[in-house]
Amino acid sequence: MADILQNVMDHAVAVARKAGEVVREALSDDRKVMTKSSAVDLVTQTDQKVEKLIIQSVKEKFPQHRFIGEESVAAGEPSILTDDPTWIIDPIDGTTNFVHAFPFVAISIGFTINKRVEVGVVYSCLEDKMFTARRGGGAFCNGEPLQVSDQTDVHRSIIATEFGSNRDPEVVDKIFSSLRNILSLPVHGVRGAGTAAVNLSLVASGCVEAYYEMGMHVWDIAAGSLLVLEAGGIVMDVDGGDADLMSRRILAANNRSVALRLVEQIAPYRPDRDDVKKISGKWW
Ligand SMILES: O=P(O)(O)O[C@H]1[C@H](O)[C@@H](O)[C@H](O)[C@@H](O)[C@@H]1O
Ligand SMILES: [Mg+2]
Ligand SMILES: [Mg+2]
Repeated sequence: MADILQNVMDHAVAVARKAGEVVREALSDDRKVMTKSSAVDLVTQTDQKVEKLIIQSVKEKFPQHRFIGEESVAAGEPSILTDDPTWIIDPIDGTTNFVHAFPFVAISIGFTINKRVEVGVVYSCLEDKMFTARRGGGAFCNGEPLQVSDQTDVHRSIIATEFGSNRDPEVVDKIFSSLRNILSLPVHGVRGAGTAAVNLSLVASGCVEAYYEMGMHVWDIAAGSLLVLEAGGIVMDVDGGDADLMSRRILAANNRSVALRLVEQIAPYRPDRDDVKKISGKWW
């Protein structure tokens, strides 16, 4: 098992670096923008090209492994996590940033066995930061070990979150209600990098104390959640319950005391799960 995981890690890092080159080059081209679940859920040909590149390269090396890839799911592939070795891929996390050349864009690759993330790679390709984690083996950025912040007081914390791409009025109300509660605690600040994977790497690096979001997907958080755990942090549901990769809800924090103060402030809602088939033949 150990050797397999090292091979997986090495391959994930190599292919993420290659994907990052493609993304950086595409920044100077015209970016044709299409939409998916809403008018603000963006996708480009580069997202699709990079996902194909990653899956093709992994298939050659690990023909038995399964995939859950953001753009494959958008094209109708199922989004079901099984016990089999599975690569969970977000080819461009931060597509809106990419479209606007806002400088935080990541390639996120998580690898699960028995539904548990064993390897996580987040390549923040415009910063050239390669974040890596193996379960039980620590978290690293460009080879340097990561450690979450030791702050226990939420009032002295920075909290990261995102607005997502769901503009239903009830969802927007919940987002603002959580924000108002958290800002009024008060906290030192609220931030959002525009990519879940980078937000999680910021928690792992100790630059922000916590990140929470509802509505993102498994490919946004699979790799980054392992970075946080391996840097000494915790990952849970926004209501304080157990984390569930497919629930589309996450609260990742440096420690339990900060996390539980946030649980009290977050107005939760339940997006449709990633593994629930809503419309026959379509996995949304
Ligand atoms: O750029 P994406 O891969 O689509 O991921 C985004 C997601 O779409 C958005 O809803 C979240 O708020 C962001 O945190 C994701 O990273
Ligand atoms: Mg994403
Ligand atoms: Mg994406």
